[in-house]
Amino acid sequence: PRLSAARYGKDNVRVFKREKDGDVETVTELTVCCLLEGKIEESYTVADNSPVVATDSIKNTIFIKAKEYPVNPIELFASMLGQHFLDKYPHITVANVDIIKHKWSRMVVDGKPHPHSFHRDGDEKRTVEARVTREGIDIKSSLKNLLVLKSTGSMFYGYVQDEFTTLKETWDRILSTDVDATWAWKTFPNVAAVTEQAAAFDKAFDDARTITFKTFAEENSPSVQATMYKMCEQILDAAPATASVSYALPNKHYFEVDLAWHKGVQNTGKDAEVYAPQSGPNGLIKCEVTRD
Ligand SMILES: O=c1[nH]c(=O)c2nn[nH]c2[nH]1
Repeated sequence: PRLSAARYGKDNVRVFKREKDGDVETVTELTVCCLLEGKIEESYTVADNSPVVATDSIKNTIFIKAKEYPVNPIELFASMLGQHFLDKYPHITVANVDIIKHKWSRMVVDGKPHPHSFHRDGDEKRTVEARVTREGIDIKSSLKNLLVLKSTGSMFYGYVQDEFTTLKETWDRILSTDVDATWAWKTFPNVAAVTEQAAAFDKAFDDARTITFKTFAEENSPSVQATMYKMCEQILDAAPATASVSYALPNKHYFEVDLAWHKGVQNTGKDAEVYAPQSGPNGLIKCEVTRD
């Protein structure tokens, strides 16, 4: 047998950075995973640890670089952090840096943004996966865990009808999903190129979130498939430095409940008001749209 793939490092490194601009403070909370690749096979195959940068040292480095470097946008921090390992250790050829940014929104007190108080208004995450190599930097940015629901404006009809089909066609259903949207950037030649694009990362995240909300809300959706494709097209247009956009949307079903058994109560179709939210099974619809 031979070692066909290897990467190692530290996962779940929780880092918090507090930055002061006069009286106004900003906070950033991250969870970082940093995995290294390179000439490390001897540490696996012949128990030679000489090529191993200890995962504890990787963790230490993450804290030092969070102090030295800007932590926002996370795409730039991930790139600079990854590049450090390539610059410092000639035998390391790839740094995979994945970062989750947790949401701290500035509190509004008496109608005014508070200088140093924040609240966690939702589970949605902004994430980045950066693969820093000696040939270039590939970055994927994501918006994840954004739970949305619309109480109408969603349809599903015209699908295969055969001996396996029981689903009733509908022109008016509840649609709920947990948005997982990812946009892959065109390869950056180096950190300097990422730095040049720094403003594009926040803009892309804000645009992706706005496009997702607006399309989800306004389109009378013929299916999850059709709606997510429209989102992808618009994000590609909004972020020219991206190469592709992907969505993965669970269809979190809310089933109508037939209550006619009780005194003929009408609660289906146009009379539906009480629904049964389903934990599972759920649809899962995925797509990738690439700039041609
Ligand atoms: O939007 C939908 N897409 C599908 O493919 C599907 N299948 N069942 N319900 C569905 N809803």
